[in-house]
Amino acid sequence: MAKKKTTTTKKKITPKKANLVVSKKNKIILGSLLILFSMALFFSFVSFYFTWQDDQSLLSEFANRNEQAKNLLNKFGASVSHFFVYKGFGVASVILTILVCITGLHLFLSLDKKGLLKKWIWGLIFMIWISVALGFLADTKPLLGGLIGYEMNDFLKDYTGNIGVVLILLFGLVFILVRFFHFTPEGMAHFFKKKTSSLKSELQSTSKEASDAIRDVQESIKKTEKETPVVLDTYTHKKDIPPLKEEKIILDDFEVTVPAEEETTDGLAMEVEEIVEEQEETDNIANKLVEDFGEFDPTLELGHYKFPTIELLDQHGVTGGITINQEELEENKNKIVDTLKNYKIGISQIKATIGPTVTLYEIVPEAGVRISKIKNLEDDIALSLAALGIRIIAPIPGKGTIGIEVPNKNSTIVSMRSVIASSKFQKAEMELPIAFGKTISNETFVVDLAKMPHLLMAGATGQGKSVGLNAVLTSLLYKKHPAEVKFILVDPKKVELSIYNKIERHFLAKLPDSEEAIITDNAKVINTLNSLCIEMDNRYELLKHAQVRNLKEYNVKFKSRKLNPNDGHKFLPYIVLVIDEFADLIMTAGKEVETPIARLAQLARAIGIHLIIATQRPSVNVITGIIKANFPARIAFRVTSKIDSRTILDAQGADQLIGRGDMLFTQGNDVTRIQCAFVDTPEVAKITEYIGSQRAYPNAYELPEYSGEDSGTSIDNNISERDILFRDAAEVIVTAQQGSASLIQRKLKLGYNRAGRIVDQLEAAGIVGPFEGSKARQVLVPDFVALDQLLNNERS
Ligand SMILES: Nc1ncnc2c1ncn2[C@@H]1O[C@H](COP(=O)(O)OP(=O)(O)OP(=O)(O)O)[C@@H](O)[C@H]1O
Repeated sequence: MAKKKTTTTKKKITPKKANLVVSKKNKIILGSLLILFSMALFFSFVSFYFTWQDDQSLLSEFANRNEQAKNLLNKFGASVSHFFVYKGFGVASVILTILVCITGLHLFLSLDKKGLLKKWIWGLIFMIWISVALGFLADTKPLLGGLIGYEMNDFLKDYTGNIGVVLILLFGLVFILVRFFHFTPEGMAHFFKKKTSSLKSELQSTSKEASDAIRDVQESIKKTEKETPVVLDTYTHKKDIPPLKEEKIILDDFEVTVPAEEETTDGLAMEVEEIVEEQEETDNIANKLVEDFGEFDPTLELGHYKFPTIELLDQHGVTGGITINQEELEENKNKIVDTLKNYKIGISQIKATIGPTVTLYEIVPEAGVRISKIKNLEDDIALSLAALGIRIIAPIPGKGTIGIEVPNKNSTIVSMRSVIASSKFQKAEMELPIAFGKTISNETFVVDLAKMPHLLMAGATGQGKSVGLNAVLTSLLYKKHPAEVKFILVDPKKVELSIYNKIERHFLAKLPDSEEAIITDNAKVINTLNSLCIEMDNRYELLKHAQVRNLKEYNVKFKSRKLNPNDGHKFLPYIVLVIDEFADLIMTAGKEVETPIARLAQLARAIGIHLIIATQRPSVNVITGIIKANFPARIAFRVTSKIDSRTILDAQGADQLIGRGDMLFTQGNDVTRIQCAFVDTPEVAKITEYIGSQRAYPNAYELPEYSGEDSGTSIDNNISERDILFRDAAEVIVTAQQGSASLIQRKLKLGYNRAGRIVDQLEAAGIVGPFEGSKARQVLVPDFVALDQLLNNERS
C-alpha cells in the first residue's frame, strides 16, 4: 500500500510543478531586477547627501545629454533621490530601498506574499515616524526629514504646537514599541528585574569580599590581643585600640549591605522569576512560519475563484411569500372539527400554520380523548377533506398537540434561489451546509452534511429525487471553494448528473486512469469505492500522525503550518460521494459494492468522506440492514406503499406525501416534513457553466490508484485454475466478437469480479487482446472452429 501511496502523490505533483516552473522563472527575473534596483536606489540616496547642492540645478536638464550629475547614479540618481529624499522622507527613504530589496528577495526565493505586505506596512510607518521626528528635531536641516517630515511638522505645529507634536511623536513611538517590538510593561519590569538582580549579585559578591576582609581584620586584632603582654591595662588597652575603631568604620560602611545578604539567604524576600512557557519546537517553527507567511490558504491556487451569483437561479414565478387563502383555511378547519365531532371528539383549540405545500392544523383535544382514536381516523379525515396526502402527527413531539397536515389547493414552489438567499443559509457556519427547502412553518431548512454524516434518499420515480440531489450539490457549490470539497458522482442513468462534467477540474474527483469524471459504468464504481477506502485509510494515517481526531482539526492544524508537507501532509478537502441509482448498483454488483459502502459509512465520518445514496426502489434488498444502520439521516420522497416508507424511515408517512418535492427528513427520531427547493436543470447548467468557465486546477482531484483483483496484472495461463464457465464465456465473446467483462456478466449472470477474472484468463489464453481503457478488448479468435483448435492445442 505504501508503494501505491507514493505513486499517487508523485502523479499529483508533476503537473503542478510544471506550472510552477514557468511562473518561478518570471519571479526570479523580477526578483533580481528589484534587488538590483534597490541597490541603485541605495547608492543614489547616500550619494545624494554629498552631491545634492551641485546636482540641484541639473534636475530640469534631465534630457540634456551634455550635462552630467555628480550623483553616483548620475541624473537618474539625482532625480530619484530628489523625489524620495528631498521631496519625500529624507533619511528615512533608505527604508524604502530595504523594502524594495526584501520584495525582490521574496520573489527571487518564491516566498509567501502575506508576510511581505506586513513588512511594507511597517516600513511605511517607520518612514513616516522617522521623517516627522527628524523634521521636528532638526527643522533647520530639511534634508534629514524630507519635505514630508517638514510639512507634516508644520501642519501639526499649526494645530497642536510643539508640545502637541512631541506627544504625537511619543504616541507613535509607543505604538511602534508595543506593536512591532512587542514591548509590554511586564516585559520591561522583567527586563529591569533582571538588571537589578545582576546588580544585586554583584553587590553581594563585593559585600562578601568586604565581610571576608572584616573577618581578617578581626582575626588579626584577636591575634594581636592574644599576643599583647598581660601587663597591659585593659582599660587603656581598650582606649587605644584605634584599629578597632577603624574596623568599626569599615563595619559601618558595610552594615548596609550585609543584612541584605542575610535577607536573601533567609529567603524572606524571594525573587520569583517569571516562568515563560516553553513551546514545542514544531510550535515555534509553526508560529514563525505563520508570522512570516501568514496562515496556509488552501484557496490560494484558485485565488480569483468567484462563487456563483444568485442571479443564476430562477425565481420560478414566486416573488412574494405564500398566499393565504382564508376561505380554504376556514373550510378545512370546519371539516376537521365536524369530522372529529362525528366521532365524538371535542376540540378545545385549533391553530393553523401555513407552509408552502401543506398547512398544519394543530388541535388540542378536550380532556380525556385518546390520541390513538384520532390517529385511527386518518382515512376518515382524508375522506371528509377530499384531499390526498393528509398526515396525522399524534402527538407533535415536544408540543403536546395533535397535528393534521392538509395539502394546500395551490402549492407554492420553493425556489432554490429563495433558500440560497436566505440569511439562515448565508450565515450558516457549517462545514457542509445544505439548504433542502422550507419546513411546514415556512422556515428555510439548513442542515450540515458533515454532521449527518451520510444521507440516504429514496422515493418513487418522478417524486423529486433528482431535484433533491441537485439541491444538495447546488447548496455546496454556493458555499464551498473548489479547494474545500470534491464530489464523486455516480450516475448509472448517464443523463442526470452529466451537467456536472463542466466542473470536473474544479470540484470532481476521479480515479487516475479514468477518462470520465462522472461514473456511469457500474464496474468502475467498485474500483472507485475501493479507491475511496484506500483514501480513507491514507487519511486516517495522516490524522494519526498529526495527532488529531477529525478532518476539521487536521485542516486547522495544517493551515497554521504545524504539519510539514514534506511528511506527506496536505490540505484535505471534503469528499462527497453521490450515487444516483443505488438499486441498480446493488442489483449488478451486490456484495462487492455493499461491503466498501458499509465500510466507508462506518468509518469515513471523521475524515471528511460523506456518502449520499439515492434510490427509486426502497426495498429491503436494496436498503439492507447494514446500509440502514450506517445512514441515520434519511430523506423520503413520496413512495407507493407503507412498507416502503417503513423501509426508509422506520415510520410510515412517506406514502401520504403529495409528491413534487414534498419530503420527510429524519436524522434519528423526529421526522420533519419539508418542501424540497426546486432547481431546474437549466439553472444547474448555468451554475456549472459559470464555474467551469473560470480558471481550474490542471486535473480533477485524483483518488488513490486501486488495482482490483480484476486488473489483469498477473496473467497466468494455468488451465487447471480456469473458471468452470471459461469455455462458455469464450463462446459468448467469440459469438459477439466483443471482449468485454460486462457482456460475460450479463450473458452468464455473473458478478463483476468473476467476469473480470474470466476475461483475464481469456487474455492469458490468447482469446482476447489486452485492456484498452474504455474500449472493449479485441477478440483474437474469429469463430468457434478456431476456438476449438486453440483449446485443443493447449490441452495437447
Ligand atoms: N421541489 C420540487 N418542487 C416542485 N416541483 C418539483 C420538485 N421536485 C420535483 N418536482 C417536479 O417533479 C418532476 C420530477 O422530479 P425528479 O426528476 O427529481 O424526479 P425523480 O424522483 O428523480 O425521478 P426519477 O427517479 O425518474 O429520476 C420534476 O420535473 C418537477 O416538475
